[in-house]
Amino acid sequence: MQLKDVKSPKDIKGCSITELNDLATQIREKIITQVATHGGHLASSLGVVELTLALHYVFNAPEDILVWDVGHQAYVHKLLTGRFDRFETLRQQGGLSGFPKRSESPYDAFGVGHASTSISAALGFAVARDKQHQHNSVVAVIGDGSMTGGMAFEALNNAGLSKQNMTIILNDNKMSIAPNVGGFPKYLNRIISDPMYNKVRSDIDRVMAKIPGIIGRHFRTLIQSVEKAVKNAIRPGQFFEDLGIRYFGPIDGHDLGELISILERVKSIPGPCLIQVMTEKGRGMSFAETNPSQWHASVPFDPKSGKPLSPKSPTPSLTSIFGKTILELAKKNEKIVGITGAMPSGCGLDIMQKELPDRVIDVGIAEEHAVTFAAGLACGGLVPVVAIYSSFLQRAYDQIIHDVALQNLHVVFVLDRAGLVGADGPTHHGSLDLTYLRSIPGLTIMAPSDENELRNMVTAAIDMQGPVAIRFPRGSALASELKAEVEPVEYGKFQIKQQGKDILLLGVGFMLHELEKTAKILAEHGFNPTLVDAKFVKPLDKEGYRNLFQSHHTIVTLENNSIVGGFGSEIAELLADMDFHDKKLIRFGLPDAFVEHGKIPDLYRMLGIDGTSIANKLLKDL
Ligand SMILES: Cc1ncc(C[n+]2csc(CCOP(=O)(O)OP(=O)(O)O)c2C)c(N)n1
Ligand SMILES: CC(=O)[C@@H](O)[C@H](O)COP(=O)(O)O
Ligand SMILES: [Mg+2]
Repeated sequence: MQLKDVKSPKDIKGCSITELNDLATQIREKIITQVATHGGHLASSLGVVELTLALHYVFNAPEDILVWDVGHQAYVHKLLTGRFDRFETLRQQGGLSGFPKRSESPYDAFGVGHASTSISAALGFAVARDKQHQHNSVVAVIGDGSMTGGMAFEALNNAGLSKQNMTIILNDNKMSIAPNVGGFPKYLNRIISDPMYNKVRSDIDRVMAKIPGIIGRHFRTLIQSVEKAVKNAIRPGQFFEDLGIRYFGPIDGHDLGELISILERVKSIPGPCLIQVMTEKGRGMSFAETNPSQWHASVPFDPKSGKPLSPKSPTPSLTSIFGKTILELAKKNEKIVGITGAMPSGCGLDIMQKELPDRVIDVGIAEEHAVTFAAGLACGGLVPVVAIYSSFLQRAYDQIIHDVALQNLHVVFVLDRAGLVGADGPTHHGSLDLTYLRSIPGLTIMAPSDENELRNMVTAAIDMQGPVAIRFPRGSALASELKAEVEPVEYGKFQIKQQGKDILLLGVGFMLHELEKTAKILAEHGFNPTLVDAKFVKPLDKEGYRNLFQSHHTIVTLENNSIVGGFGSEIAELLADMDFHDKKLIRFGLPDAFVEHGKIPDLYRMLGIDGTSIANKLLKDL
């Protein structure tokens, strides 16, 4: 069977194991070619090819519900559910999403992008099914990394008690993006590698085989119950069993025969069941098998050599500027501790981790815990620096408020990927952090407009008091070299970049550079704009802003954050509070809508927030 002829999962139902294995090869080739051409997540999908085939072979989606955790491993699922023809549009503007998405396909039962949600959502599906007397199956597929998230445990706790029929596939490849961390992954590993377990079980089988057939019925029943009790006592997955979830496994996740047979068996077992499926991240591509972390996601590459197709950016990433800065600071101040939620390289703390391994703590995919843990560290006298992507920090909102800000603890939050992130799309755009942080009393919020400011702000934040957040976008530095010296940051102060008198252009963070273009175009049309780098979103230098408002008739704000409740709103509040009712305020930012995936400059143009579009709008309006 040809992969291109698979229009729906029904088309694979009659396949033999040999044909399914042949499809597995075609799927791997298709995914590798796609990611080599356009970039995307790679190693996780390569690891679940057989598992996904087996799931679609045994279950009848979309009536049966498949819920993927994170969804970065769902490329195989997309290929088998009628999206082969559009697969080449993956992660490009207007094309398929890189994650399951309800609006994209009826086979995408639940939208994802963030980790550890699948068991909760699947349990919801199961309860809704039972309340409506339906009989479909519900399956959650969760990785070992995502199982380190608190929500997954909350859901297991609930599922074990509620006794709903559902299957949880624990896709265990011993990897998060980096190697998985913590006691629970160790426990899972013990299940599969404990020689004691395997030895005792085979010893029992050997002894049982030797018992002569002529012994009495009662004696045989007695021996059999002792055998059961002993086997149960050393049963793997006892943790799940104790919660009320039947455990099966470990299963070889690349053996289609074994996978299909266990799924068929478990499908008819009542109550919640969990199958631990062992897979290899990156399976079928040698580079990815050897280095699954590096190939978790990839830029376009040459499939033969594994080398990136386009040259590396000539300037360092902002992430690495943060990473190097915090390493230098940590060397001088032994109280500094870095905290990451399973993303040491994504957030730049890997740089510090290499030199000061004891000073960086990877807590797993556990952003809520990361923040409260940092609060504890701060109470204990350390200076925690919590580096988390803007969109992942959303789930730790109450922890920031209740555990950190309310107690005025000195925790430094470093929010990478603030603003639009590009191909990952709406689940990952950091479009709300100014909105959700700005209302928290006592929190300082800074946004650097270049890499030097980023270094200055991280340095200054260590010596500030109370909670501090620094947000910056996904991207590279403007220049290849940093300035020689770190410069002080004047607390709460903006910086005038260009003094004018009619139009006041207020830019937050790297968006300042779009306003630079706007200022140039406006000047060409006879205006005399003032350009300001806001630097601080909280607190604001109110008197400084009053002076600026007084000398300009039009005020323009630009931010890489939702227009709702962000910096522009803050300026509107200030104008109202100061009774500047005669000023024209025009706010630019992300719309009050979820922005789809695409290249960042294209998205800016589409949203009218690039420098030229802003200038054109202003020229029309003024
Ligand atoms: C809340 C949240 N934090 C962090 C991430 C970033 N992230 C995406 S995939 C991943 C690793 C997931 O590991 P696992 O579930 O084992 O899947 P695998 O990649 O091994 O297939 C991480 C940390 C995320 N998507 N959501
Ligand atoms: C699936 C996921 O959440 C991560 O892999 C994320 O896509 C990483 O994004 P960056 O490429 O911006 O690090
Ligand atoms: Mg994993």
